[in-house]
Amino acid sequence: MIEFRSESVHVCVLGPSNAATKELLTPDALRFVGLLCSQFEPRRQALLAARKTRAVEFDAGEVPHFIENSVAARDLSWRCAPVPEDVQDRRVEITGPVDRKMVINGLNSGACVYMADFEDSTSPTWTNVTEGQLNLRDAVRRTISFTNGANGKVYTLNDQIATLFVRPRGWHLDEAHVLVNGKVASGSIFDFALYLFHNHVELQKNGSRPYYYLPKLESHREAALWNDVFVAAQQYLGLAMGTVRATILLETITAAFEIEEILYEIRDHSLGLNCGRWDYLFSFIKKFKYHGDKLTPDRSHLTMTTPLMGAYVKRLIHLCHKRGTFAMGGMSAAIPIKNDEEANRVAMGKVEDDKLREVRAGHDGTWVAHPALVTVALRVFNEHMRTPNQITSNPGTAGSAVPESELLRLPQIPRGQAITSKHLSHGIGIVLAYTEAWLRGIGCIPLHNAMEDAATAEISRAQIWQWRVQGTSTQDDGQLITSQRIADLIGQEVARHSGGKWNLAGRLVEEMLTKSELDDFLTSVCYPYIITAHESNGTAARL
Ligand SMILES: CC(=O)SCCNC(=O)CCNC(=O)[C@H](O)C(C)(C)COP(=O)(O)OP(=O)(O)OC[C@H]1O[C@@H](n2cnc3c(N)ncnc32)[C@H](O)[C@@H]1OP(=O)(O)O
Ligand SMILES: O=CC(=O)O
Ligand SMILES: [Mg+2]
Repeated sequence: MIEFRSESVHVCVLGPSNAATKELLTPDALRFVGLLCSQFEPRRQALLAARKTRAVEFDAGEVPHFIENSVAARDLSWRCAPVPEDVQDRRVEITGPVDRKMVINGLNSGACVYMADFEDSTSPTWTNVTEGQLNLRDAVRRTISFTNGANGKVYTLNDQIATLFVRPRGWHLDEAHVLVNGKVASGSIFDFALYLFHNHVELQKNGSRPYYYLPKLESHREAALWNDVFVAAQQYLGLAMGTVRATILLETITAAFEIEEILYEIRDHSLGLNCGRWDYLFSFIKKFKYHGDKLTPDRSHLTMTTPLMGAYVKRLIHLCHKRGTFAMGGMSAAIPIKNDEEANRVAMGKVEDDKLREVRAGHDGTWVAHPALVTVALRVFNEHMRTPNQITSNPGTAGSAVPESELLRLPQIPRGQAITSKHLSHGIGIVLAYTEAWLRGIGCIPLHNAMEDAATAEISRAQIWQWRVQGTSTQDDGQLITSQRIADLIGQEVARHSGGKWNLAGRLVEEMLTKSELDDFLTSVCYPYIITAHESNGTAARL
């Protein structure tokens, strides 16, 4: 077992050792991770508890409100930190899990940025998170290579590559394979600190910086926590203040009511905000799960042209540009459809429409999930954004007066089409397939010609739960959505598969969809099943 002990901190690595842990979990690196974890753990826990308190208020019928008279909104003089030269132009960003081939393909994809993701698209097995860090270390040094054992194809980096951003796990996720002073470490700090520790010198030598994306924040206090982690980390490593930069994913409904306050807290390290549309929808359903007037139609109706999503986009663009920083667009979940040219043409056309809407609204760049979409998105942004970004050229005035009510307004769907038996079985199929893959260590899957990850699958999970608890019937056949009906559909789907983790996934999904409480996160429920421990004889075992 790897261990680091000093007077102030004791770090104990329970995860099995592998090539990555041997290289990266050095005493100095563990000391850094341990000090940050121990310093900020009480605040992390307090903020997670605050989420729960707030959830009780929402459960009782409350809705969020803009913060009255905050310094952040009152003071018109402040701006976010100036944009560094190497990230002035972020018009197309590709995202993906941290495995070796993906990292190389993402960096070579022709996009401006590759966001290496420890969150929505990674199942945080010990192997994934530690090898992911090794892959990033090698990518930063440009020594990364990969040979595909199946076909012998060799992967190396092109001369021209995307700028690397890293998305650590959200505040709610633990790293159970590491104990700091006897307590489980924060997954966020583990991912953030290891990447920073091993790469800040090399990144700066190459004219870049440690760039991050920060997921799933629910309030400006959570942004302040990240800011303070950055300050402490920079002080410890002797880095100038503001060396670390981060784009926050604005992907919870509560955060949308605190946009300026969030930017203000992190202004010296800010690289703007991104519309994390999928988690945003998940958060909307979760926070208002008991509100009768916010029963959500199937997720296929919750598009970017709905009132709530349009209002969110407009408000975000206006406030980011007002404060001199990026307003990034979001992910269209479509991926190329192989072997059906016509269907692929239609799907790519939808992606193009989505990107066109984004650039016209004033976004400074956008996300794609697959290398084949880079050229589609680039074409749209190149044609409609002739400057590196629109921060100063487009004030997004349409978003200056978005009322609270608009952020909460669901679309009106014609009776009979909002929630159908097809939607129900399709949604169950998504949650099951995603959970099954996640339990096998795969955090993002292609399904029905779209990518499904922890954010998209959560929309289905939360809304099926909501439909059941609010006593909804499917509108095509008038049948009530009951626990028994859900269990039957799960049973039928599981029976169609053998092997893998289908039985376990079936059990966990049934529990999640039929219990009285809505679990906060699918990934937290499933995490205990992917934890491995180091036995004294050196082999890995489930904890
Ligand atoms: C809501 C959110 O949080 S969005 C952000 C999180 N989600 C993501 O990042 C999604 C990332 N996308 C993916 O993981 C993948 O595209 C999937 C799982 C959806 C589909 O993957 P695959 O089935 O492997 O796609 P496909 O077979 O078409 O891939 C073709 C090639 O592109 C590569 N590729 C596919 N997606 C990516 C990506 N996002 N980044 C880098 N390379 C990629 C594949 O590795 C493959 O490479 P190869 O030809 O050298 O073998
Ligand atoms: O992380 C992105 C999202 O849409 O969720
Ligand atoms: Mg997300």
